[in-house]
Amino acid sequence: MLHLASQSPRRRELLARLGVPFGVIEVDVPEERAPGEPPEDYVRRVAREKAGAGLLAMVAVPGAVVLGADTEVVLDDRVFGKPRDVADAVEMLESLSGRSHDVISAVSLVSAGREAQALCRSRVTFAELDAAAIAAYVASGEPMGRAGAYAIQGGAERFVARLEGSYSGVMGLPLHETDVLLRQFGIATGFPPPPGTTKGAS
Ligand SMILES: Cc1cn([C@H]2C[C@H](O)[C@@H](COP(=O)(O)OP(=O)(O)OP(=O)(O)O)O2)c(=O)[nH]c1=O
Repeated sequence: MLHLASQSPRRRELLARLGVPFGVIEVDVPEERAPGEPPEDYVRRVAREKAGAGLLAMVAVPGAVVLGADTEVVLDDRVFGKPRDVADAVEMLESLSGRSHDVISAVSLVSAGREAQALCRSRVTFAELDAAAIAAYVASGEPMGRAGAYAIQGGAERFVARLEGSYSGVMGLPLHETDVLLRQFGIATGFPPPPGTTKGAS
């Protein structure tokens, strides 16, 4: 049985789109970048740690497979995780305004004796944002709890002038890469029926 080690409602929603049954484990892994740690190494490490913490919680469950993921926004050599407060969110959005940044997401799948990981890097270009747009967006509350202080799937979609890469990867769980990983572990994915329809209905 697959378990998602995540507190993120986005990851729950994204994984459900792969049409695979899963349980959810809430893990709390500290997200602190070590001095000089390259952004990609950091994202990979945190995803692995989340999956590992989930597997530890599932130690009594035979055959458990645990998925952990991490997403960070990288601008030059700065790594933007979730903003600490409103001022931090404003500062992140000011930095991202009118520029291109990378969004790195790592997905780790672990079971007893087996571990695999996929990495997804996307390039996002923001339009120029004026102070009023930033203030209004931050006041909406959406930036909090989100890497880089924005949600591509929410109010920030109007800020995105260009995206090269994976929309689901930017949102927090790259679905193509996750699908491939799950299949490697023998977990069959599918297509959930659209809401309001019954399975098998034409
Ligand atoms: C860039 C971006 C990030 N995000 C979110 C996805 C993640 O929830 C969050 C990045 O923080 P993460 O530390 O990757 O995840 P999390 O702490 O929310 O959840 P958990 O560790 O329990 O799995 O930012 C969006 O929702 N939309 C976006 O466009």
